Amino acid sequence: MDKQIRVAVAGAHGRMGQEVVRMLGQDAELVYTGALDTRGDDEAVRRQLDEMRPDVLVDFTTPHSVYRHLELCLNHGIRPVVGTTGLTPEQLQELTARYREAGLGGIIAPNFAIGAILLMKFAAMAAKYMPHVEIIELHHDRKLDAPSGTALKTAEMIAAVREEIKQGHPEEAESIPGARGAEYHGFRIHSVRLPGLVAHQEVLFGATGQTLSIRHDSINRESFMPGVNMAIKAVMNLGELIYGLEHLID
Ligand SMILES: NC(=O)C1=CN([C@@H]2O[C@H](COP(=O)(O)OP(=O)(O)OC[C@H]3O[C@@H](n4cnc5c(N)ncnc54)[C@H](OP(=O)(O)O)[C@@H]3O)[C@@H](O)[C@H]2O)C=CC1
Ligand SMILES: O=C(O)C1=N[C@H](C(=O)O)C[C@H](O)C1
Repeated sequence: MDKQIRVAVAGAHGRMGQEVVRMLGQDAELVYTGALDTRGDDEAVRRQLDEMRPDVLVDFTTPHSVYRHLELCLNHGIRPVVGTTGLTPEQLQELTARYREAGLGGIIAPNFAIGAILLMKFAAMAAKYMPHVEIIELHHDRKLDAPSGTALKTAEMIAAVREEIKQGHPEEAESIPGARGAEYHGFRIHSVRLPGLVAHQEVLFGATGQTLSIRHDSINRESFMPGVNMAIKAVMNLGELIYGLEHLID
């Protein structure tokens, strides 16, 4: 076997982190070096990294800590595999430039489930022909960010190919603010939060006399693990930071 890949996990005790640690234990090519917690001072963080010497940091934490973790990776030459959502487009752009300059590989993917990647691609295909579209994303009620990272990425991919029109009646009015959801480049994104849900998304298209619905459901968090595993191995051979698992699949 080639050299094993040493992997630290930030957020190792969270819902996703626990699943990642389990997955690492099942792959002989990967070594779990331990949990990284950056809530201490800089010296405590440096000590953890010195002990673990990770090649890769998998991050499933919070929108508040992920930017710092990506800077930490850059400063220590560690390749990030980030699932945490909530980075702004400006942060993504800035980090991408800095990683490119450093020649360091990494991936930020708002969704690691292959079915969700396919949903995004199918939605972008359909939006070219059916520009009237709404996105409904549905998640568990412990989720911090809205809309979901997946919905935002889907919206970006749709907006890149869709004729920019403002949907709905030109005189429509909300009697309760927010009733029509969030507006993104003329179309709407709706976020549902309920206990019992995991991660789900439906993209609805409408045209004269017809509708098209494309839906993906993650019914458990194991659904994300083949994508995380693939990303850990792929970043070892990348020289830049990429945004979206689709770039590894094509
Ligand atoms: N890309 C993808 O495919 C997926 C992405 N996600 C995203 O992943 C993120 C995590 O989701 P989920 O696992 O459900 O969330 P959880 O709240 O279950 O887990 C987050 C974990 O991060 C820990 N944490 C917070 N701050 C730090 C820090 N500075 N250093 C180390 N650990 C920290 C928390 O610790 P404590 O509990 O002690 O506060 C917690 O254990 C979210 O942004 C979510 O949107 C989720 C699923 C799939
Ligand atoms: O918080 C979650 O659970 C999820 N977050 C990601 C997102 O914001 O899109 C991915 C998946 O939907 C689960």
